[in-house]
Amino acid sequence: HAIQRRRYRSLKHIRGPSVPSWAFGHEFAFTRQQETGDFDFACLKEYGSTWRVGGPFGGDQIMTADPKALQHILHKSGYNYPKRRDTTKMLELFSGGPGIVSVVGEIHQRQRKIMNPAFSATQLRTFLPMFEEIGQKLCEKWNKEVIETTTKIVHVNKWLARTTLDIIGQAAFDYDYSALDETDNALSKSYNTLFVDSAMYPTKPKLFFRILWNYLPDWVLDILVLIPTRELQRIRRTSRLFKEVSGKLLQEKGSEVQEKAEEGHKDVLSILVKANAAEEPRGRLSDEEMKAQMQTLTTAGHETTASTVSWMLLELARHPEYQARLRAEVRTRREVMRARGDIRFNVEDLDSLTLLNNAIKETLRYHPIVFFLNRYALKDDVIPLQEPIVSTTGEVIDAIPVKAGQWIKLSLCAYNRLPSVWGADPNVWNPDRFFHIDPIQQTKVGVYSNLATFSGGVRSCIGWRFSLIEMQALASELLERFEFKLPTDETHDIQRIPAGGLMVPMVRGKWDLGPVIPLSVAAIP
Ligand code: HEM
Repeated sequence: HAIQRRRYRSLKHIRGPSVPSWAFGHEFAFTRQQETGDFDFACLKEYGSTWRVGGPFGGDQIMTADPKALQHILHKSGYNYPKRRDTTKMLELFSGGPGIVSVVGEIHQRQRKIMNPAFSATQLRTFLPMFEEIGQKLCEKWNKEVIETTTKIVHVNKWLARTTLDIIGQAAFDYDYSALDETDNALSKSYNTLFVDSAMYPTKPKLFFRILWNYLPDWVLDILVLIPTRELQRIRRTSRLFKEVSGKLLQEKGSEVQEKAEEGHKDVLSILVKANAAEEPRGRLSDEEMKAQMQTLTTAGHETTASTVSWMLLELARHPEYQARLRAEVRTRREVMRARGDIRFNVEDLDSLTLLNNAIKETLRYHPIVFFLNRYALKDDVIPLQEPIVSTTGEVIDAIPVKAGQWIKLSLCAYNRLPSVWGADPNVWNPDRFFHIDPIQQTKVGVYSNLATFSGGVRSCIGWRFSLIEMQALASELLERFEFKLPTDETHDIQRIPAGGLMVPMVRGKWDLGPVIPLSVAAIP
């Protein structure tokens, strides 16, 4: 490796698509993908699982989907491959302050340590009855308000986002956002179009403004983000709305939460409030940090899950035979549960639903909501490759030396389509593949079923287990009570639109509808 490091000062020997612009490199082209992953999948096919793309101002970036490279960057290197500066700043704006998703290094380590207990398997178990209850409420709403009165076409993602907003409110703060009860819920509506309004297909000047953030000192950046561009104002509006709601919440819950915190409750709000009052600096959260965590969890923790369940319902509408098998599986288990004398599924019941869990895994694999991550190397390093690539001069490369500051794009969506990991048909949605895959045999990349979807390592999704139980509870409930079909008109054609780092569903040619997945929904008698 030492020899290679000396030999390869630049990355020019790594193959990749020709660079369209000196100023932008591939940054602009990347945001312009018709569908998320188009860019990545084409490169994967052409160059193998690691390739070179252009960075701003004539720089080079590495883009990789290689299992060993991802493992090295996400797991083995700790904090040595941080998020890019424009990413952390943007995340800070979305969190309304220094929340866990945006802070770096030791501050992150402290915040994560404080919040971890709220996401333990034991703690999450206690939420299941509430997940099921809110899921049932959604079913009642569909039965009454949608199915009986209007057309049978339901924008499932919007309903699910209101459901998951109520769930995160209850689970994290014991608070009712009332999103399911109010069709017009302001917070839910604001979140629904937030990413599209602020990040979808940016113009060149807007993207340039964002890229500049990486090169400016902190104090300049802090002033720059006060410029009232339409995007930044849009983000601030949601932030303000959230602060109104959370202010009300803290006021209403005040003394009750203090008591629960002192009694050692492990729900998120008790944990946050307790840390806020802590004497010891290593276990303390400032007021600003505490509020930012509330907004972070609400932002990171509802639309992601709602979207994933919606994509799954879409795939099940595309695959009616699988939907029928899955429904039968849930019903059989329901009988076992009733025979036991229970009225609700427990965590073991949900884990035993193999077809359902395979469908969830396959949807996470095929439609990762966070489809890539922008990182950079903090130090000189050598990134190992599991799948060697061939250089421009025909040499086989199995490690890439990088210098401090090197930009790297981690293609989560391309990793999720590697034939070497997922089998010969990675571009097909086929949950049955999980009958043949053994994650134990693979290079460890992701926290769940070795998928890259929740990322991995110190910055992996803190809410993955929460999300999984929530998806299991909601999907089992919905599939037992409703049948999902594709709409017969053109609204069945869903485009996977990139909006910043997130994938958003839109009907092709009907973007005015906003982010939607319309499905024909029929109640099963
Ligand atoms: C299907 C649903 C979800 C997906 C696909 C998802 C995906 C991700 C990914 C890829 C990251 C890493 C982001 C980065 O490196 O910039 C992340 C981080 C995070 N997620 Fe999730 N997430 C989901 C659900 C949730 C839920 C339900 C919660 C909360 C209850 C949550 C809370 C967080 C937080 C707080 C972080 C930041 C963690 C840290 O930096 O330490 N997520 N998520």
